Amino acid sequence: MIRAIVTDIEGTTSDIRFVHNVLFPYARERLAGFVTAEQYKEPVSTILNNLREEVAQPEATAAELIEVLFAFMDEDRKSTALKALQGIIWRDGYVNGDFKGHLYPDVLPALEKWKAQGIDLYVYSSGSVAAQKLLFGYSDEGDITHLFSGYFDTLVGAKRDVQSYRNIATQIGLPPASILFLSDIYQELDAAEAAGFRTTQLIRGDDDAASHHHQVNSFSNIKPEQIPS
Ligand SMILES: CSCCC(=O)C(=O)COP(=O)(O)O
Ligand SMILES: [Mg+2]
Repeated sequence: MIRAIVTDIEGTTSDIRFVHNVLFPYARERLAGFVTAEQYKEPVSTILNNLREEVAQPEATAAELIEVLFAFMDEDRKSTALKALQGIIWRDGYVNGDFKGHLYPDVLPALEKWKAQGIDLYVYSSGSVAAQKLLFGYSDEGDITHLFSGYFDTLVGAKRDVQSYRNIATQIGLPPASILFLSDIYQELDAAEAAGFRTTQLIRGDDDAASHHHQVNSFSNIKPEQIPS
């Protein structure tokens, strides 16, 4: 029996184009100015020290780190430091009403239904937990954060790493076989499956022929009560 559902965001609950065409450019335009102005203040000072550690450049200046961050953005590197900075910058965009967190229309009804069935809902994204709460707190459908029992980001590990899912199961406190992971990326689903999770792949565009996971094109086609554990 499925007792918890963990969902990815980009390409799963939300359009990849919202992340890549709205969120990422918003942070990119502001990142250099923000880091320069905030480099000696918390939390940016600690984030920059974490980044120095991540790139093994303990003496790197803020200007050098900004170059690193631009390279990371170019390659969509899921760096914890970059994700933390993006999350802080996005707050202004949400609060000022520059954009709302995109949700596919099938997402909220399904989340509400599953919650009413007694299934606990969680989020796992490379975006920081703060960024996840913003997206769901300022979503197209209003603040839906009350539906979620917890959030996971790269602090539990990378999304293609099996150990990340073991960590999530431990933190949720349920056997992996009772947890369903939803994602659009089959490599993430492979890792979750290797940890013992049940998996379903969201196909919001073209089919994914390389995947062996159960595929659906809408949250309305996911029936957790029909998944045997
Ligand atoms: C919290 S929304 C922004 C998501 C993000 O920054 C990102 O890199 C998407 O990563 P995901 O693991 O959700 O594919
Ligand atoms: Mg995704």
